[in-house]
Amino acid sequence: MDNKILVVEDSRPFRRIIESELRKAGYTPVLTDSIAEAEKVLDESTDFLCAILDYCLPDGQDGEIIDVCLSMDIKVIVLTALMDDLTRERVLAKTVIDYIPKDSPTCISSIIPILNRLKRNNEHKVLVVDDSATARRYLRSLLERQYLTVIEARNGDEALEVINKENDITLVITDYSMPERDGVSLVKELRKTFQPRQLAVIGLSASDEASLTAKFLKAGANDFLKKPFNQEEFYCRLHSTLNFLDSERQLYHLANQDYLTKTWNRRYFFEHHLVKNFKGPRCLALLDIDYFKVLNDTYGHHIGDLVLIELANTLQQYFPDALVARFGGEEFCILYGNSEDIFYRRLQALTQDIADTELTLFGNAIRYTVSTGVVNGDANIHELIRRADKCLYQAKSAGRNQMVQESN
Ligand SMILES: Nc1nc2c(ncn2[C@@H]2O[C@H](COP(=O)(O)OP(=O)(O)OP(=O)(O)O)[C@@H](O)[C@H]2O)c(=O)[nH]1
Repeated sequence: MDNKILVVEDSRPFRRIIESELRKAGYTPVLTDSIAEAEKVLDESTDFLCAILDYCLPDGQDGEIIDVCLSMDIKVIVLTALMDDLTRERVLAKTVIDYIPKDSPTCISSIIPILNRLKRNNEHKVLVVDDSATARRYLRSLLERQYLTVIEARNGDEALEVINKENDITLVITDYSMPERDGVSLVKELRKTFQPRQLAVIGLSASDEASLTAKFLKAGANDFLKKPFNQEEFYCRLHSTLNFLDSERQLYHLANQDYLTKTWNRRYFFEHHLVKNFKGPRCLALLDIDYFKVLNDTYGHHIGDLVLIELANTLQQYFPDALVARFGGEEFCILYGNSEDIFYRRLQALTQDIADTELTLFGNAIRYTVSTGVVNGDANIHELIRRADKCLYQAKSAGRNQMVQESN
């Protein structure tokens, strides 16, 4: 369903343009030219991300196809050459996602960002905060139409409770005036914990207070809408807020994650609170693949890359509660804030597990081993790394496939 788009359009040239634009963007169009044809397709399957529908078709000239698709719970974008206000309002009242004026062949390209947004919306969970059940219901219906998951809270205090319980909310849409904790105070409280890349906020209010927009924005909201709002404006602001959130997250990951293994990189490591603000002893290990150059030379770099990914996944499994970073090449650093004994035992088991495992990569049976230097102490991080590196060197010199722990 992720990529399938139903297209109902009787103009052959327009159908061709839609087909070409959708395919270019990675979607799979299913093309039909009438309600009758569309119904045949829908008899077989209703598994579509969305339907793009011409408003006026030979066997239904007044948007009848819209009701056919909506009755089957399919999300709808309408293409229409009729741009009068009455038609526009009638189309929007039918709970469609959007309508696109058919004023030029290029109008089709404006559909692609809407589809891309729909596809990514299942990664987002929205908390709607309003003391009015009717307002919450209306917002829920607008948001669910866009494949967003919605939960509700009746006031600012309840919203904070919900956010603390559910740790995957990415957007809060909050009213201003509520009996327990108003919207602005809620945003201020949220911004103490959540950075803009973690959580976006849109404020709403029916109040005529002129300074309310500024109050919300200064408190840290991404946007503000005056109630009652029109559906199109709401969706435009919702999309731009979610696009901003996605871009921020993407940037964050590009800056802090290793592109190949998806573990954290050096930059992230040195900014982490376990590195910067931690008081007391910490355990640190530097782990390096043995004879990795030979592995690359024998099987090729693509296999070497897969071994690095495999190792990174294994490290995450053994140390879900530690900070694991790829320091470069085939070297990883693990920083652990708890018991030295547990850390050491897990590293021993990991070393053994890697040596005992045969990987099958592109038909090749691959074995590899790792060497590790381990230290513990409350010295600064650079000192710990220097000492761990010395232990790692000893592990390599002593024959590899082993760990050397610094003697106290
Ligand atoms: N496939 C792949 N290879 C990498 C990557 N980064 C570094 N390497 C290779 O890792 C190898 C490291 O080689 P060396 O530093 O000689 O170390 P080694 O062969 O593992 O030998 P010892 O560490 O002494 O056991 C080099 O061949 C690099 O090209 C990467 O992202 N992918």
